[in-house]
Amino acid sequence: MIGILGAGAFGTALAVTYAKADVAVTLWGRDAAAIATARRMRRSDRLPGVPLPDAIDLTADTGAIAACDVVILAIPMQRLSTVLAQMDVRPRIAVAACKGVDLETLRGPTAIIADAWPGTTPALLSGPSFAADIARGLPTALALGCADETVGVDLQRTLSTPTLRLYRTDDVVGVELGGALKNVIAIACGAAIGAGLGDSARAALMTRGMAEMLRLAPALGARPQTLMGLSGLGDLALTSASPQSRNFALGQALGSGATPEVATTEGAATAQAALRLAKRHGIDMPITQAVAALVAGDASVKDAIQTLLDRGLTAE
Ligand SMILES: NC(=O)C1=CN([C@@H]2O[C@H](COP(=O)(O)OP(=O)(O)OC[C@H]3O[C@@H](n4cnc5c(N)ncnc54)[C@H](O)[C@@H]3O)[C@@H](O)[C@H]2O)C=CC1
Ligand SMILES: O=C(CO)COP(=O)(O)O
Repeated sequence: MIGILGAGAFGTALAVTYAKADVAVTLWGRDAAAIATARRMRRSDRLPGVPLPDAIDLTADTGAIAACDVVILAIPMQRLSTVLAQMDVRPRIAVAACKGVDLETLRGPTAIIADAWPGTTPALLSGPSFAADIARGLPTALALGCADETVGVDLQRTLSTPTLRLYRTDDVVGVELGGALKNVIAIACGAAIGAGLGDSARAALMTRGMAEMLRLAPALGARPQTLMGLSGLGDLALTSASPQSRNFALGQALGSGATPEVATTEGAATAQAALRLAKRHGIDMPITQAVAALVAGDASVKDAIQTLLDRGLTAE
């Protein structure tokens, strides 16, 4: 049985896809009242317009999750360590679906899982996939990172469905950083579009942003080709060009001077975390630096763009 911790947009979407594929799934949310309503109405306000199949066991009881062999963690990255510390469950396998770098420890989700739940095998799911697309049964492909090959092969089979196709890799750090860093670049791309700088500027930010990802991630142990896969380039292509992305939408609001909506925007904290990692490793990440300053309110989009354009000319 698959357990999903976190009944937000992504956790709910995954629960829908597994239920439709006849896989037994338990979806846990911390808000007991919201879960009771969702159970009764077979609807979730986190995923409007998507009926919740009866086969999803909706619960606010952690005991139901304790019975699950595989638990997917679909909660915001900056909450992960707290949630793991609070949860009295120790599944055999925990699969993080969160995209980001923990601001306090500068570590990714699998290291946080390994620390909090030492007997559990950590894995990671990441790639281009809007929750709404997965829930509607549209075709999606994701990277599954797992350092243990035997567990990885088994998980790939368990977590793939007829519409959700998983590609396996043991490069966990690469999958983590691809998913985390693309959100930072998506904010930059959104800001460029919001400020009316045009699609050419956006394409330049995407490409030079990818160059930053390819400098930092290998310094932290990732394989460059992983960054060119679903969790890096694939997800960057999706989120840096779609207002459906909350990170892109945050950038767009900042760029146009609008008030950003309150939403899970992982790239904001990850920009700060990535910048600290870049400094530690002596790596130049000017776009990440601009995004960190922008979200912290330390620079306007105009200043950020000017700083990027004023840099000395360099080789590609
Ligand atoms: N929405 C999407 O299309 C996708 C999201 N993701 C990733 O999945 C993760 C979760 O995102 P969403 O589900 O979209 O966000 P969301 O904002 O829709 O839901 C987050 C959920 O986490 C729960 N949560 C927050 N703090 C908690 C705590 N301390 N204890 C227990 N539960 C807590 C909230 O109650 C909420 O149900 C993020 O890292 C995101 O990057 C990955 C792929 C696609
Ligand atoms: O990661 C995502 C799609 O792959 C979702 O993007 P946002 O978190 O920016 O909405």
